[in-house]
Amino acid sequence: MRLLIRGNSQAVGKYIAEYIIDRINSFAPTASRPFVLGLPTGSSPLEIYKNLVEKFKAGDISFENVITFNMDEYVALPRDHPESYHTFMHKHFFSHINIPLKNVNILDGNALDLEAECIAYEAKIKAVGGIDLFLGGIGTDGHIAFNEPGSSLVSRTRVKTLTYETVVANSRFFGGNLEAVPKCALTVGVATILDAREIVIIATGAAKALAVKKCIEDGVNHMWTASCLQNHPCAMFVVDDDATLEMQVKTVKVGI
Ligand SMILES: N[C@@H]1[C@@H](O)[C@H](O)[C@@H](COP(=O)(O)O)O[C@@H]1O
Repeated sequence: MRLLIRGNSQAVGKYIAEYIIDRINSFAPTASRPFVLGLPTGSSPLEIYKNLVEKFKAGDISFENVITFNMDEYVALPRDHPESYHTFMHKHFFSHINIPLKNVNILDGNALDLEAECIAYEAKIKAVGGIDLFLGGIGTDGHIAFNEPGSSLVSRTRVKTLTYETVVANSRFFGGNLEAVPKCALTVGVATILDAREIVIIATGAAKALAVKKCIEDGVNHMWTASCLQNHPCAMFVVDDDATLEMQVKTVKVGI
């Protein structure tokens, strides 16, 4: 697993956006051989989406032959709610680029049969040949997607109850009102993420420092689910200086 450290969140966003563009362009996707990209929501990827949109507008990248799968979605939040992940993705990314809507996949948290929805999502990922690059954020408790502490490391797409810590963290998007935050979500599993050919995780800010330390310096652990990346052949954390605050200086500092 690689660890890349940049000075601040803007530099992290720029680096990852350029990395994704490079990956897509060198893959040279076509309609019959699309590039499959896994995507997160949250505040961490905002800078990346901003950079990707700018690069699209500058003509540096096309998303015409890119298929996306989002990591997660709240259960029972109306699709057009301002805080649904459907709304987030269209507002910050999809409505500004040339991705065909048929290529966009986001779990339906209002499906009548949630379990069937999750099974179908896994099948759809498999049908397009798997995910080439899964981009993810990380929770303050080390969760990846909505794989909360204690999630099985072989988990697949499923319904997940959110922990109190996640509900509190996400209440900032709901006017600080804990009651308004959905308590359940649909999420890809840890194993779904590990199936991707490549994984890139963003972690910025001091609030993520403990999670970064636990997931990189400690062992693989179901209580810090992003630690699963240690078992992946092509995984990378891209973090800013603040996110390294809990790490061992003597191993983080690069030799002269
Ligand atoms: N399900 C999402 C995760 O995918 C995301 O990584 C995490 C961190 O979000 P942020 O980037 O806003 O800190 O929040 C939510 O729980």
